Amino acid sequence: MKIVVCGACGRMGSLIIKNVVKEKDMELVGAIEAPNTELEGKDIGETIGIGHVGVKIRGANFLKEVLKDKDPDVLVDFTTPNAAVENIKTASKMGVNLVVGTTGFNEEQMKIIEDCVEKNNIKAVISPNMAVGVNVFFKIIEDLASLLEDYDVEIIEAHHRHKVDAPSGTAMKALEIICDKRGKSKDVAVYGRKGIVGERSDEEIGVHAIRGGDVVGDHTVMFLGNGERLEIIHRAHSRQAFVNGVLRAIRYIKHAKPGKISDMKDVLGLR
Ligand SMILES: NC(=O)C1=CN([C@@H]2O[C@H](COP(=O)(O)OP(=O)(O)OC[C@H]3O[C@@H](n4cnc5c(N)ncnc54)[C@H](O)[C@@H]3O)[C@@H](O)[C@H]2O)C=CC1
Ligand SMILES: O=C(O)C1=N[C@H](C(=O)O)C[C@H](O)C1
Repeated sequence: MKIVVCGACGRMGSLIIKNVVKEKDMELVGAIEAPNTELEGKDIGETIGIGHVGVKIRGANFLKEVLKDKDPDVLVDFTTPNAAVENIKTASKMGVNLVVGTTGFNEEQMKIIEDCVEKNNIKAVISPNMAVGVNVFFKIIEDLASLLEDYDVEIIEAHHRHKVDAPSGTAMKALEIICDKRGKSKDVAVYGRKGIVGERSDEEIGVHAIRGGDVVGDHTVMFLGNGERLEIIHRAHSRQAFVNGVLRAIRYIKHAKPGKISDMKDVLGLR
């Protein structure tokens, strides 16, 4: 499978590339960075410390040319919401399938992405967290949301000091899963608390973001009742947990339904 990686020099993109070049059934054919990058034309392998791989870094301003020239099977995007939307528009128009892990999309951006996938009838796996454990965690909290239906829910996430979006895409997905299961709108979320906020309502779900150091990614969902609480915690020790999921998503793409966004539940057979 021929793969183009967007966000090639980032924390995730560079680790994905280090893995892809070792996989026998995968070939790295493109390494895309920010438009007009100073790294234009440099070998991606030399830049990320794995030696020459024969693929030049290109700015996203050349994405169309790279896709035309290399005709990849999948474009993998781990960038920023604005960058990802532009990369997705370009790739989908050219019929290139997608694996997207970028987080922080607003509703309008998600709608644009859904339209791109549908109108161009491409295959896409999009998930805020590719780790297998997190996707099992999603299944468990969905069950607990109804098993402990009258328990208060609070969501806490912790990430490294460089993360730019908050709360994490995973925390927002956890909120969505619990609200859907309980038949509530996501507007019940309370993002942090400060001042005389009054007693907690039954409805609200607190969502809290911690940032610091090199935390790879921790997520906790608490179900709090009278006299007890149940906490479900996932801790990523290494970004390799996410990359293992990315490799599975790339291999799943040929089985994905065209014109519709698939997620890691589909990839992992958790539906
Ligand atoms: N779904 C998942 O499992 C995971 C998702 N993420 C998400 O992935 C995204 C990236 O995270 P990191 O790698 O930590 O960030 P990062 O900041 O280390 O990497 C992003 C890279 O994208 C590049 N970039 C910017 N504009 C671009 C463009 N138009 N085209 C191509 N490249 C461009 C930047 O120069 C940078 O190298 C974030 O949204 C993060 O939340 C992170 C880890 C796991
Ligand atoms: O930015 C990160 O690092 C991560 N982002 C994802 C998110 O926002 O949920 C997934 C993971 O927790 C790491």
